[in-house]
Amino acid sequence: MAKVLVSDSIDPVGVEILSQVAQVDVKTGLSAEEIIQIIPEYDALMLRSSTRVTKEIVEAGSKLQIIGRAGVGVDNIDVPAATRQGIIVVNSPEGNTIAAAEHALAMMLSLSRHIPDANQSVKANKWERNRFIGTEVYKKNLGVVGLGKIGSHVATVARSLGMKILAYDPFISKERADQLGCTLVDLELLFAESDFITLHVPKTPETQHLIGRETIAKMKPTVRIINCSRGGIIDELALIEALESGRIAGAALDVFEQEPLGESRLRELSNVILTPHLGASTTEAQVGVAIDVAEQIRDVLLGLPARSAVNIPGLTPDVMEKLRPYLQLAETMGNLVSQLAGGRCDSLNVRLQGELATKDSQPLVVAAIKGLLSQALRERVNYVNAAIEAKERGIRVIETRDASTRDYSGSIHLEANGSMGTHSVTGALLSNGEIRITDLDEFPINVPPSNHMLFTLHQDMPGIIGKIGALLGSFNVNIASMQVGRKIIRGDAVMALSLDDPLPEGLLSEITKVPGIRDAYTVKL
Ligand SMILES: NC(=O)C1=CN([C@@H]2O[C@H](COP(=O)(O)OP(=O)(O)OC[C@H]3O[C@@H](n4cnc5c(N)ncnc54)[C@H](O)[C@@H]3O)[C@@H](O)[C@H]2O)C=CC1
Ligand SMILES: O=C(O)C(=O)COP(=O)(O)O
Repeated sequence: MAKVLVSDSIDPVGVEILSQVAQVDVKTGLSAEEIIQIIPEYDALMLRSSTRVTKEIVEAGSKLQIIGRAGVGVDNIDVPAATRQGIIVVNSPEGNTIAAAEHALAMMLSLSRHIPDANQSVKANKWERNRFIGTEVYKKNLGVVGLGKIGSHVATVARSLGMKILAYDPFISKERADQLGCTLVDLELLFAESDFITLHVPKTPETQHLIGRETIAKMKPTVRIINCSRGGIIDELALIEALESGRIAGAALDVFEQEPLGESRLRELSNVILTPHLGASTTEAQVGVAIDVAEQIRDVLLGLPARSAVNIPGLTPDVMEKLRPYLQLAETMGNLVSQLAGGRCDSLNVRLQGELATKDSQPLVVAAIKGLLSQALRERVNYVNAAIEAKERGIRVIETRDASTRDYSGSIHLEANGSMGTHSVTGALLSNGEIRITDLDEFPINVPPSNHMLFTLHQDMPGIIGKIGALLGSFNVNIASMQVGRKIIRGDAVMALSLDDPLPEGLLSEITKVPGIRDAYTVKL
């Protein structure tokens, strides 16, 4: 039975789902060293933001198939390391959107009305009505940095509070912003005009210290900044200085450069509200993300695709349904052409034809690469790491798409260049889903791939097929099917044989000695 390690606290419904297919161990609060010690026995790892999945953990996870992040941000996971290891990383892109957006809005209103301090004051038996004069948000400018899922919901609710929304997101269209009732602006304007600024971007090299000394200098002195996205997007030291000097009016932070927050002057500031990374901490969100991610882990352990993988292309179920039979075809052909070309290839041309000539069919290219590398890497290559492995091995992959068709509604053409020259194959599916190789080195054939195959390039002349048949027979090799393809009578021809048995040692060189045989190749699929 598969084993899943759950290293952060998740809703029990997640454990229930995982238990359908695996032994589930919930062990929270482990150190990196402790995880490295136990991870080799696990097939899957499920976590939230407290566990840091380092390169060392990924590399120690020799059995890991999938890492599931019960939330949005995967910045605590070394995704490139996981990709290289062929480990799928999944998250729950929408499970906690509302929770995080509502937390940001709660922070904004708490800041503007001093709710936390006022609450403490009353609990301390005081009645300080003059100390807590607030500001209204009505008719104020809210700068939303990152108009994705959370930023959009914040903007929508804030508009209903009567706020004007200035949004900055270089990847969002004006139409989308208009739809949300937001004005798309550049960062300069957002900083200069906003009364409140709320951050909803992922942590990337571009967003690191997006708010720092220089940018704070451009803001109004009355501005209040809310960060419920990621620590590090604000330069904490610069923020502390601005708050201490009164350069800005206030800040509300849910996320920090170091979590848990250690020694920090932030704790001493009266114009700051701090929460311990609570954005996703609602009952609803925790049930949502636990179900979303546990189901994906369960599916992957059952050999099914994941719906929200961050390191392999996401496919809608109907596209997947259409591509599924072709994935096997592309992979088999990649394996075949790599053996014909001599294993070590330096380029692979993939031409997707007919109904496959769409951008949705990108996974077929990955499948062809996977097949191409399978001789060298065996089970170490998969859909996650195939493209990266090819790049690292210096294999140039060229994709083309050609919507025209001849005999089949969709077909795949691969051409590989390796130590044995350039070879090509074309393949298609019959209406019953069976795979056919329809073309070899531009010679028309029609053979189903089989475990053991023999291909020859020979002169089209009487008797040659009989000689090969007799030779195979004398070595007790049974022929399952045989096809000859030629372009002109008595010119060059190819022979493709599916064999029931592997070719015994020495037989290939005997075959190449038959008069008229120019070349012969064996292939094991
Ligand atoms: N505090 C908490 O507990 C939670 C925090 N989060 C964090 O909130 C953030 C936003 O999450 P979602 O809205 O779900 O993500 P999303 O992917 O839907 O939205 C992010 C938006 O940021 C934009 N963006 C990317 N780079 C940018 C840049 N350099 N400048 C401006 N915009 C940029 C993208 O175009 C996208 O529209 C993430 O960092 C996530 O990790 C999410 C859930 C809970
Ligand atoms: O989903 C996210 O990105 C979050 O930051 C939520 O973090 P958490 O799962 O509450 O540790």
